[in-house]
Amino acid sequence: MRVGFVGWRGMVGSVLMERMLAEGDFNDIDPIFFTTSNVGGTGPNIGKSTPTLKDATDISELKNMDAIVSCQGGDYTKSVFGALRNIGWDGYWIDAASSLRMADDAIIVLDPVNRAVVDQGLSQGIKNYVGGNCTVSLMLMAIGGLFQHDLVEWVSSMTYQAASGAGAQNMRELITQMGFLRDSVADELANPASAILSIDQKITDAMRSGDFPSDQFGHPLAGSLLPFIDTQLDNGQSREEWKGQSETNKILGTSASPTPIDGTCVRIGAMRCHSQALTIKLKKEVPLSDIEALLAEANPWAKVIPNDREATLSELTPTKVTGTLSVPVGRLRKMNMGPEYLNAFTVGDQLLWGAAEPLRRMLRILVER
Ligand SMILES: NC(=O)C1=CN([C@@H]2O[C@H](COP(=O)(O)OP(=O)(O)OC[C@H]3O[C@@H](n4cnc5c(N)ncnc54)[C@H](OP(=O)(O)O)[C@@H]3O)[C@@H](O)[C@H]2O)C=CC1
Ligand SMILES: N[C@@H](CC(=O)OP(=O)(O)O)C(=O)O
Repeated sequence: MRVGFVGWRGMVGSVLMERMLAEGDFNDIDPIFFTTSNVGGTGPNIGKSTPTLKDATDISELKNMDAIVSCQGGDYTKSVFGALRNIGWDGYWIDAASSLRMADDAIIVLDPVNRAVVDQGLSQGIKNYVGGNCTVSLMLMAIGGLFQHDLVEWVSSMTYQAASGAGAQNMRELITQMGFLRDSVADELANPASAILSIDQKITDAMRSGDFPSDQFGHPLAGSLLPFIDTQLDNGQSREEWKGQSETNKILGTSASPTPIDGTCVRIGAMRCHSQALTIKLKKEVPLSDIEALLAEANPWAKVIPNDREATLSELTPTKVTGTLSVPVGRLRKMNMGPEYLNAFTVGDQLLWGAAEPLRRMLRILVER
């Protein structure tokens, strides 16, 4: 199988390469690497020789692929995908970008949750497979067991999203902002007798000053938070919030009678793990021990964390989860509103299950067919 990779050196693409190497995926395919900036250059080190980099905009090269995996972004997809299909290219298109997600001829892939939907798409001859929004995929990896058992009436998801979701430059800017803040009170921090309120005032002045490094986010994130992610829609939601219901139901194959999902999406100063506080209205009363069991059984990566202070603070944080495929879900308890209202909190690496891993697994599914 000739597989073309576009966007392999970006942040999502690099995580995909790491995971494919770790799983030995390159052994079973004939990989061809493309570029938008370095035609004729050398591809990534994958332990076997590959041709020099090909032009990612050259349709005559792309059309020779049996499958193309793109982590290059939505603009690239928009510029190339239609042109390729228009000349009759019939290969599989696997994409990290959101542009094709809601198209009728595209499946959103998250096989531990929707393998049946993926298999149905394959048997119907669908050729376009797109990774879901990171927040949506991570929420479904965590509480897929509740949907699987048809227990969910609605979900409200309040998110705490990492800088990585906004891109590599934003991650760098977050750290630069943190450093700027620290440097602005270095003398006071060195002096244990300095007054905390004067430190606080200096920090506030630094965040509000025109010098504060905020070209990427447009606003201070370090020491603050940003309660709007992506563009504004007419109904008052952000596009990120809109994706919660629309993508979840498409992934589950329930778009015809969708489960309501809504909440507020917030950017916080974490590096690459998204967290979510979930309020879940169950269709019926279910004992907490049963809920814990079906969440843990739903897939090998969902990990139930006991609702205990120490366990929560050591296991259910971005610091613990970052760089791993584990999707812990904890703070599980019935809420004051009634026994059908379930509280939950989950954390997941948004570059792994949130972006690269569903694509890697989709390619595997194709290879193993
Ligand atoms: N970031 C995220 O959390 C998520 C992103 N996505 C999707 O994936 C797309 C890609 O995202 P992301 O990986 O963050 O984007 P990046 O900006 O990291 O990479 C995109 C491309 O930029 C080019 N590039 C230019 N300069 C550099 C550099 N210094 N280092 C690496 N690459 C560089 C590369 O193309 P070339 O080699 O051709 O020059 C690369 O493939 C997004 O647009 C989005 O559609 C999906 C889910 C989550
Ligand atoms: N919007 C997400 C990241 C992302 O790339 O989402 P999508 O794949 O739906 O465009 C975030 O900021 O955290």
